[in-house]
Order: sequence, then C-alpha cells, then structure tokens
Amino acid sequence: MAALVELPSPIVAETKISVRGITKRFAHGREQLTALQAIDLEVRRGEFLCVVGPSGCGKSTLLHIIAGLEKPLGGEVRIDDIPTNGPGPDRILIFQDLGLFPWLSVRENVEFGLKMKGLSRRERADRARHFIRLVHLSQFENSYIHQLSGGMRQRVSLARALALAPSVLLMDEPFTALDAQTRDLLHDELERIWAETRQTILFVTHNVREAVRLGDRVVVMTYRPGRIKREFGIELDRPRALEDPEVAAQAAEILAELRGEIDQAVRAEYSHA
Ligand SMILES: Nc1ncnc2c1ncn2[C@@H]1O[C@H](COP(=O)(O)OP(=O)(O)OP(=O)(O)O)[C@@H](O)[C@H]1O
Repeated sequence: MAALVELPSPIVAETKISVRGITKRFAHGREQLTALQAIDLEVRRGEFLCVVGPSGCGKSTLLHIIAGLEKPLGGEVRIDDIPTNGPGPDRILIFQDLGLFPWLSVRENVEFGLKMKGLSRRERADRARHFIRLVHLSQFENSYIHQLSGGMRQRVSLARALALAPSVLLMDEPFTALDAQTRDLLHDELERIWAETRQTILFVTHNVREAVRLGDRVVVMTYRPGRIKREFGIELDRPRALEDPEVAAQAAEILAELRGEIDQAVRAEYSHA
C-alpha cells in the first residue's frame, strides 16, 4: 500500500451525527407522500455507516436533510450535539453525478471550493496538490474533466470533497456507475483515506455487498415511509473484498431482511404503472 503523504492540516474528525425523529413529507399531486417517518439514527465518531434500502425509501432524502439541503417536517439533526440549521462546511455530500465543472482542470476543480473558503492562492495550490496525490491523479492535474474516465472523475470528486476537510462525508451511491475494477480500487482508496482521517462517513448504496465491504455497521431501511428496520454490526476484519465468502454470507443475511421491502417497492411500482 502506498505511503500516505502528510496532510497539510489535520482533519477534525471523529464527529458524531445524531438524527432524531426525522419526518419528511412531499406534495404528491393532491396528496402528501411520507418519505421518512420518525427516523432515529446515531452515526458514531469516526464510524463508517452504510445505509441500504429499496428504491424510493428515502435514502437520498435522509442524506439531504443531514447535509442541510432539505428541511424536515419534524425532528432534528445534531452534529456533535449541536443542532444544525442548513448546510455547513463540516458536512460534504458526494453524489453519483458529481457536479464537476467541465470547463475547469482537475486542479481548478479541487481548488474551487477552497477559493470560496477564502484560502490564499498558495494554500489552495498546496492543498489541491496534496489531495490530488492522495487519489493518485497527479499526472492528470492539468487535464479537463472530459479527458478522464468515470473512475478518475469520481476520484476528482473525492479529492475536491476531502480538500475541504469536512469532518463528515455523506456519500450517495458514489460508485454505482463504475466498472467493477474501478469500484474495487475506489473502495480500497476510500477505506485507506478514512483510516487516516477518521472522518465519519454515511454511505448510501443499493449494493448490499458493497455495504458489507465498507461498513462498520449496515442499516436497513423499510419501503415507504422510510424507517429504520434493522441494523447489522459488521465485525469482519479489514481490508475486506467483495468476493470474500464472509462478506457474501453477511450480505445474504442482510438481503434476506431487505427482500420483503424490495418486493413491496416493486408491487407499488406495478400498481401505479
Ligand atoms: N423534491 C421532491 N419532491 C417530491 N417528492 C420527492 C422529492 N424528493 C424525493 N421525493 C420522493 O420521496 C421518496 C424518497 O425519495 P429518495 O430519492 O429519497 O429515495 P431513495 O431511497 O434515495 O431512492 P433511490 O434508491 O431510487 O435513489 C420518493 O418517493 C420520491 O419520489
């Protein structure tokens, strides 16, 4: 494993997220759709927590609420016991469609948020270089986004988020669109960076094996309204691989719990077709 370069400034990690009684409704025609119902969830300091659930159960909505991008109807989110009120630099959301700027180079994309934060030109350059190295893209720092593969873009997105030194990373199916080798590589890199920074990670995925590969704990959500159905502590030694028999066995147990919820989601889709 490559030796880590020294961080330019320590990341303030080991942050606790407390979600209490979160309920969220959306207008759906003339009706109200309850997306989340009384969600209680604690993400421990420096924990890697994965959330799985059927499509439409409110996983993204939950991340958006924690990120401060959506307001809940009821309940609250606390970061280190302090109630949140909107977005903050302590929490960064990384999602599948990345939001990278195609007209900027890799380095400029990573520097962008740092400029917004008011860092000097020199500090921005040092910090961007550091995080671009961390995701192994130094040779591409002057390339434009369209010149990169999907996996490389995902790494730029990761470097951009990490450069802002959030204590909480909220990841919404970040690796879903990638080929298997690139995804495996990013699992390894994310785990390595997490071990180093001790950032608290909340990771949403459809892929139960991916959840077991990465998580300290996996939480299963119910189909609409989204509630926490069950949680599984993952005690397997790290690093793990998706193809490990122990990972497969644990994933099968979780999938059995999830199956009924997926069936409900599929039935609901067909009944509205
Ligand atoms: N802005 C919105 N306006 C209206 N309804 C919404 C809005 N955002 C989400 N919803 C609804 O809330 C429910 C939960 O959506 P959400 O995207 O959080 O689910 P999800 O579990 O992340 O789904 P997927 O796994 O398919 O991405 C869905 O029924 C969705 O249609």
